[in-house]
Amino acid sequence: MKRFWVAPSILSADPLNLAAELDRISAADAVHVDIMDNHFVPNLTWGLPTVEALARSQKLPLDVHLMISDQDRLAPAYAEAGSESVTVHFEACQDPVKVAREIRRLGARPAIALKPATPVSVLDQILTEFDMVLVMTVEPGFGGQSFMPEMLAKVRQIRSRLARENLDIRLQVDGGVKADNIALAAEAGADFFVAGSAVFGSDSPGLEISRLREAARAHIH
Ligand SMILES: O=C(CO)[C@H](O)[C@H](O)COP(=O)(O)O
Repeated sequence: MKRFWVAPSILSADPLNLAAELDRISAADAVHVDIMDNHFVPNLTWGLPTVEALARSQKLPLDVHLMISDQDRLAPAYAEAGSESVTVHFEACQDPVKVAREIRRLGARPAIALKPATPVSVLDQILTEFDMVLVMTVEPGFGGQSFMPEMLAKVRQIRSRLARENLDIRLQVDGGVKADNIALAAEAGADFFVAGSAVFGSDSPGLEISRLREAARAHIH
């Protein structure tokens, strides 16, 4: 059966109780960690020491999403810190292929993210260097925004190329993902879903994770 991954974004967790918040999402497939620098996006979160501490302290794979400037220089350290995957933004890399190879050499899976205004065509020559593509379904920077349905066309476009070329690359969506729109993203071809406010805003994050997975599967008849 086709597998869907659900990764709660700890951007929506209580920052003063991160350890307890992680205990509430043990049913997840990964933990999504948004690294923001108040420069590439207008918000500030964590850095390398937090990712190292997360890698040491809990078992779920770390899906690290870099929303920082100068990613060519800064991304490799996040691979070394124990991340399972490191997602770089196309818009913040001078040489995405070089940075992907460096992330892989250091033991993590390289992934590439596209902001809403960035066309899929930027991936033409570089897609096969990555293990995952992230289609942002909100403008990066903040949790709790509304899902942009117009991004589904990008998901479809990428999924059809992956199918045509038989590429084993995950397709992630991030931003405004909820139980009532996740099936649309899955139908368009996404198989990896980041959800922040939907999971941490719930009284039962574990149940919400199952609900999201079930809703994603619902498009398969
Ligand atoms: O990358 C992000 C914002 O830039 C977050 O991961 C994302 O917004 C998740 O939060 P929510 O599910 O509440 O939209």
